[in-house]
Amino acid sequence: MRIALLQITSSDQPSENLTTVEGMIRTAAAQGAGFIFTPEVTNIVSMSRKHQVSVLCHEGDDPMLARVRGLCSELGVWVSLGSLALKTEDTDGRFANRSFVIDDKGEIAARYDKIHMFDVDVSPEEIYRESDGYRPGAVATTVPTPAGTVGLSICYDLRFPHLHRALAKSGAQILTVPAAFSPVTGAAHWEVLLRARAIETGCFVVAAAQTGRHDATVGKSRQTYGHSMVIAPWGEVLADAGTDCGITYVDLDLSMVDKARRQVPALGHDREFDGP
Ligand SMILES: O=C(O)CNC(=O)[C@H](CS)NC(=O)CCC(=O)C(=O)O
Repeated sequence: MRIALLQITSSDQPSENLTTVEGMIRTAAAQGAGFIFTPEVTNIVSMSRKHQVSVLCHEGDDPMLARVRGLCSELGVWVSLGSLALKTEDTDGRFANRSFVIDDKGEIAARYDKIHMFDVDVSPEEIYRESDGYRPGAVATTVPTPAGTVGLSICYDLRFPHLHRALAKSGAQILTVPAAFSPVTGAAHWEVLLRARAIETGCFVVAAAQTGRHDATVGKSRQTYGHSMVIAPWGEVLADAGTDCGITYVDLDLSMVDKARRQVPALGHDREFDGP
């Protein structure tokens, strides 16, 4: 199955991002992609909670979700919407950072709320408190698709290997890691962590990323690392999108999953132990 990763620089205007993503999905489908992956917070990159409150929607009336569902059925493609920032019914007013897998009939095959929140001081000038704005999820999710069984994670989840191991043990053959990584941690950790998750689990890792400078109409602007990647189950980097916006295509051969796991069957070698 040919997959496509969309690398974009989402702005703080959801309608602009919808136009961009629709055009790229149409192009990817025309180029033969059967499964198209978008980054974390495809609908908005914004550091302003006030602005987010004014432009974001609930899942039931989000224009990007509705439009992408329509495109899936029109074009006969599957889409992993890496995530959308969405309003929830929570009384504390926090958003969900929610990933969707949409099938080729436009139905929602899976949804996943990011579990691990990026509450990190990357440097004194670069401080993130994701859990101030977003409510963490608590349910890991896999879903069968024509490309293979997909296990969902988002961005900072990448740093928690037990999540990906649990997804693989429940049948995942492809791990999705849509991201909006910081440039500093991206340069130091992104590729090695993606490759480690692939090697540990014998899964393909498909990581569509936000890239570049996200100029803000409200509040502070932000930069992301880019380098959307596809990693093979043996750990090779099959594609690295660099830092430009664009579409990256890879043909996935699912037999590589079985081959890697036969060569090193560590995924089946877990043992109970006491301590430390
Ligand atoms: O804030 C939003 O609107 C959406 N969420 C994100 O972009 C999140 C929290 S700031 N980014 C990450 O998790 C980056 C992780 C990372 O860079 C690392 O693990 O090093």
